[in-house]
Amino acid sequence: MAPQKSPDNDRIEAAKRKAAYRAVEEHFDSSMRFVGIGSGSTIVYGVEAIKDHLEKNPPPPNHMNWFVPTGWNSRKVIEEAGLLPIAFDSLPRETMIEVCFDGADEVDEELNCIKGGGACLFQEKLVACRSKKFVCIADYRKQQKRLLTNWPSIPIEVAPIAHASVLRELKLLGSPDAKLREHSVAKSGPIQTDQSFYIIDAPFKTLLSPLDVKNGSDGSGKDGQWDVEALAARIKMISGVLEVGLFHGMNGYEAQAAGLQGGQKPVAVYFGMEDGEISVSRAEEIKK
Ligand SMILES: O=C[C@H](O)[C@H](O)[C@H](O)COP(=O)(O)O
Repeated sequence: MAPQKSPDNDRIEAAKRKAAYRAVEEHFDSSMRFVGIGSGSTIVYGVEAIKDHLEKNPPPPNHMNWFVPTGWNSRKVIEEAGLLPIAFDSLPRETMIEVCFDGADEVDEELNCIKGGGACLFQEKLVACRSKKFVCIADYRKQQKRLLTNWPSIPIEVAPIAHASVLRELKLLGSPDAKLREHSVAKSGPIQTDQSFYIIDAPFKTLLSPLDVKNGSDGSGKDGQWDVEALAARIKMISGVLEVGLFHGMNGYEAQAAGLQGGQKPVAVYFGMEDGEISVSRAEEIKK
């Protein structure tokens, strides 16, 4: 018997697709040269929407649109859509990516994100930080007031040799149940990232936001209560950690206003909602 589709699943996929088309309509145009493409199931609709846009609005003569992948999976999606990939390390040195589109596992009210549920986070952060703006596409399950509300843990990319010591340090930071992510078939061992690193999933108490801290809450990790920024910085300090799946700090607008390049946080998140509507959370644009 053919596999049955659940109505819930259909609703989620429809929500992702609708959000992707709106995000692309508002942030992509055919004259762009370099566009970043994230990883996961949602970005597939982003690439579909870009392709559709390019078919309806062809680029100027002799103009090439290049798409920067964030890993093997993302490159495959770009190629299968007939778009042109360019490796991150082949970008001209002074060039910024005009926009990057990517998904997220959870997004809080201040647009901090958890990413890495699909084992991609390092290259996604590289691309986000080289982009003038990161535009996030998600469905209603990802929209939460605080991180670690619905999504259970923070993905952390680690050097294989260091995984046991990272697990020990995470325990000291308040995550006794952090686990190395393994394939569902146990004999296949740990999942490896595009960098041939491992992923640790570390559960913590629901995180405080930077605004909570500004308003006086203590997110320093005492009693295991962390805020996004303090925890991300602390985990990044552990030897053997390549990157943390917390996207926080500045967004592209803020980074450029400060004379820097891109930022980790999205400038806008497009959530496809259960009722078919789209909810958009936007960061304030900073006028020069
Ligand atoms: O590791 C994967 C990436 O960070 C994805 O962007 C994230 O997990 C969201 O994936 P999906 O669109 O499949 O929910």
